[in-house]
Amino acid sequence: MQTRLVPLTDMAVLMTESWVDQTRRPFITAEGAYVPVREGFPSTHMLPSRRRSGRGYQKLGDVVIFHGAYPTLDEVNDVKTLEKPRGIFWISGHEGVTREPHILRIEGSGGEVTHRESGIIYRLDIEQVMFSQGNREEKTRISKMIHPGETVADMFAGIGYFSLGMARAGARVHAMEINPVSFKYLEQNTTLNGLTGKIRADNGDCRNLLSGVYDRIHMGHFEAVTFLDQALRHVHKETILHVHMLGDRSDEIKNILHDSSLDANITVHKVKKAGPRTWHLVADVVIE
Ligand SMILES: C[S@@+](CC[C@H](N)C(=O)[O-])C[C@H]1O[C@@H](n2cnc3c(N)ncnc32)[C@H](O)[C@@H]1O
Repeated sequence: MQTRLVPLTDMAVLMTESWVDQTRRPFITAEGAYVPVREGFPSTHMLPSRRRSGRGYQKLGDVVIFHGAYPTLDEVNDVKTLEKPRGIFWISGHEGVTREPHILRIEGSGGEVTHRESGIIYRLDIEQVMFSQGNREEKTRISKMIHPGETVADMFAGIGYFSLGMARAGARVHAMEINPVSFKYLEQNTTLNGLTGKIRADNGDCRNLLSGVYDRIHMGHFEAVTFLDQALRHVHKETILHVHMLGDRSDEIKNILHDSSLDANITVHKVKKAGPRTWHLVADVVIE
């Protein structure tokens, strides 16, 4: 992989540069960050591409997490050689309204990690809150849509997965999160990324916290459709809603818009595979 070695302090600014290959992860070391370079742009260092034994895994800070089937001993040893992690875990799924991880420690230690992605710092306790590994491109897509100064409601903010990127892109974000543990990290991450003036964080049920009218409403929850009628009370003409869903529920969205006497233009985008024959999708709903 061709990279450029840059000081860690430059990361936040760099990640929007055209030469950065957003589809690959920077390799962080004490001497700096090896940032992946897109084809056709000059680089300073070549790094060996990660050898994968065919088994994917998630790296959060200095901890490795396996999803799906429990890993074999070879897969654990492979990851130990490659990543030298502080801890190795297995997540078999996420549960309930707050999507808490079903997590098992394979070896080493877990707890709080500091994870860097696209120039944003995320603090979280990997044993208590989720971190969706496949939303990276969707976060970039949404952040690139932001008009500086626009008002955004992030109804299921978590630890700031989308709120931080939207605020860094210039939005004024009202972030709502029901889980007090995720909310603690949402507040911490807002401060860590220097975004306290841009994010207002509220702990509670988003249906009770939505207030006024927003230019954009982000609904990052697989059951977002069931909250849509409440969100539609806080829109104006041209408000954009991003309604996440498992599989295409556009017909339900159209019915709810009709019941709210609203018209909208709907386009559906793929976010990531969420299982065999199941896609995590997002509907961009632009109020007309
Ligand atoms: C699946 S996570 C998604 C987080 C983030 N939007 C993303 O896409 O990565 C959903 C988050 O919504 C929170 N949540 C669930 N119901 C909620 C509600 N009624 N009001 C506010 N937050 C809620 C959960 O605690 C969890 O942190």
